[in-house]
Amino acid sequence: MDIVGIVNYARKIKLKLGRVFIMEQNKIENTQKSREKAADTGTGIEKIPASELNRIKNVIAIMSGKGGVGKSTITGLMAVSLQRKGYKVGILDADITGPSIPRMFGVKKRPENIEFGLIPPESSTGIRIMSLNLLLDNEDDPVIWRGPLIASAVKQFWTDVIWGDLDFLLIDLPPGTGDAPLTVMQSLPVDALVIVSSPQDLVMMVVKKAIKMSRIMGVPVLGLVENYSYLVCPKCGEKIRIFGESRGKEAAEQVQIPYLGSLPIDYKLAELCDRGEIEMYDSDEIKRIEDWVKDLERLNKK
Ligand SMILES: Nc1ncnc2c1ncn2[C@@H]1O[C@H](COP(=O)(O)OP(=O)(O)OP(=O)(O)O)[C@@H](O)[C@H]1O
Repeated sequence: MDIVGIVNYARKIKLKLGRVFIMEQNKIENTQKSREKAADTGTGIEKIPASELNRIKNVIAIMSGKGGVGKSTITGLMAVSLQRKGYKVGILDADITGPSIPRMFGVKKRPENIEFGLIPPESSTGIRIMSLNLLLDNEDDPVIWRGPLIASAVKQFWTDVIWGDLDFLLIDLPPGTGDAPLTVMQSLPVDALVIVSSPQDLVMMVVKKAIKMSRIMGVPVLGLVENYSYLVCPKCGEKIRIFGESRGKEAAEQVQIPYLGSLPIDYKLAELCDRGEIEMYDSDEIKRIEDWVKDLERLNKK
């Protein structure tokens, strides 16, 4: 072996030693965090530690009682807002059978498979995204899986994905209180839930179900967001309440959770989502989302 070979070999060993050391450190921290979380929740259910290569400060899951209320859009907007404020953000798309996050961000690249796990692709502004859709040959291939397989995919997105250092990992849950939300709340160290509803929902019943589930699982609720609250008439600026009067604030008060705010129906937002350009969305509404983010920041104690 010549000198270059020796130097390279030494470099490799050093790198490997450094990496092993960091991994060991993270493993201890992640296991500790999982145990503390189990103790905090009082459920005694120990959470699965993240991959040793990950340091994730806050895990926020976004939930809705009913499909189509805009939960994925709200997840996307929250990620955009946090990223704009300088945080490192990732989105775990746990909506296994109806994933829409990659399309909204225009991300098509497959995750890179390396020795230690999967590296998630990044959006144009650097949001790390992991979704089952990115692993399919065609984005319109259906995923026809039963509950246990879905639960196992969600867990692997936590254990086998190299998220690296993140301030916030946002988890887009499928609607309802089925297998995937249960797996996430039971197995992942979720710090808080955001519940999304819309005015036409049977708001109280649906919100109460989601809150009851979170209480049973010992996961705190950050607050309620109402989507599709109104439409601003482009001619006169009047707020038209297409789905009836907003009931989000009242519902949140009744179940004693914070009301984070409302979002209007905005065709520009829908267009950008369809084009994979949600990161270009900029309007008064995004400022309101920054206020919700302030609430999230209260959780960012580390
Ligand atoms: N405030 C809004 N203004 C305009 N369009 C919106 C708004 N919120 C969501 N949409 C659009 O409504 C559709 C459904 O939204 P989204 O996929 O976020 O719902 P979801 O609750 O996550 O659905 P699912 O139940 O399938 O998970 C999308 O096309 C999205 O672009």
